[in-house]
Amino acid sequence: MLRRLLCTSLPHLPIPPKAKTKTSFFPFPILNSHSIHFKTFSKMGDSRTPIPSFDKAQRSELLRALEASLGSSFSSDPLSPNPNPLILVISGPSGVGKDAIITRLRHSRRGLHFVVTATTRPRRPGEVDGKDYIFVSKDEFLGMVERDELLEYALVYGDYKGVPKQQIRDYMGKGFDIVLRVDIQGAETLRKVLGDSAVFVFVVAESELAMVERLVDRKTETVESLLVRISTAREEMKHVNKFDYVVVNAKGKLESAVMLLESIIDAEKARVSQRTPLL
Ligand SMILES: Nc1ncnc2c1ncn2[C@@H]1O[C@H](COP(=O)(O)OP(=O)(O)OP(=O)(O)O)[C@@H](O)[C@H]1O
Repeated sequence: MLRRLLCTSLPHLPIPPKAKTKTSFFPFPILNSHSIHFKTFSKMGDSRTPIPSFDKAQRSELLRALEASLGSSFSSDPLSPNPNPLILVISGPSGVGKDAIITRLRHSRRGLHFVVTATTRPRRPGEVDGKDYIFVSKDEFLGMVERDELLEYALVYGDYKGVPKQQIRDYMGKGFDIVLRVDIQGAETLRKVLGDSAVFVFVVAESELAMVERLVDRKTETVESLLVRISTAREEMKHVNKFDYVVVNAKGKLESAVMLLESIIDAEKARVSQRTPLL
C-alpha cells in the first residue's frame, strides 16, 4: 500500500524495497519484517529511516516515522491562505427581488455587513437612523462629498444617497464581507472605482413578464412610475455584460437565488488569486 502511495505521490522517487531493520537513526522500536526502509533524500542526510508497516503501527508512530524520513514535521497550519474580505455589489432592474434576496441572505449567512446608505431624505415613520439609513442634512452630505468620504453617491428624486467609505473599511477590518445594494448606475460608478476588486452580481427575473407581474403585485407603484420603471428596466438589461455573475430569481424560487448567491460568495472565497478591495 505504501509502495503504491509513494509511487503515486512521489513518482520521482525510487520505490523502496521491503527490507528488515536492525538499526535505526531515529529512536524508533526495532521493526519487524513488515517494516520498510526508505532511502532518504540527500538533503536529509544519508540515514536510513524505518517506516513501520501500516497494518502494524499506530498512526502516531507512523506519522513520526514519516516526518523523520522527510526531515521535517507535519504542520497543522491551514493549507489555504486566509481569504480577503469580499465586496459584493448586488444590482439589477427594479422589481427583480434584490431586497427579497438580501433579506434572506441576512438570515442565512453570517459574517456579512450590509452597508447602510447615507441619505438626505426625511426619515419615514418606523425607520431607524443608522439601521435603515444614516439620515443627514444636505449640508452634512455635501461635506461628506467634499471630504471624499463617499464611495459612490447620487441624487435620486431630489434626495442625495451615498455609500460611506469608512463604514466599509471598519467592517472589512473586523473581517466582514461587505454587501452593497445599488441601482445599475451606482454599480457602474462602483465598477469604475473598485474595478475587479469587487464582485458584481446582476439579479434578473426569469422573464420581463415575470418582472412586471412582480412590480404590479407589489402594489407600491402608480401607473406612471410603473411605466418609468419598466422602460428603465429594459434599458438596464443591456448592461448585464458589465457584471461578473447573473442570478435568476424565478417566481417562487427565491431560495434557489439565495443559494446561488451564497455559492458565488463561496467560490470567490476559494479563489487562488484573491481580489483585494481598493479602498
Ligand atoms: N422569487 C420570487 N418569487 C415571487 N415573488 C418574489 C420573488 N422575489 C421577490 N418577489 C416579490 O417581488 C416584489 C419585488 O421584490 P423586491 O422589492 O425585493 O425587488 P427589488 O429588486 O428590491 O425592487 P426595487 O429595485 O424596486 O426596490 C416583492 O413583492 C417581492 O416579495
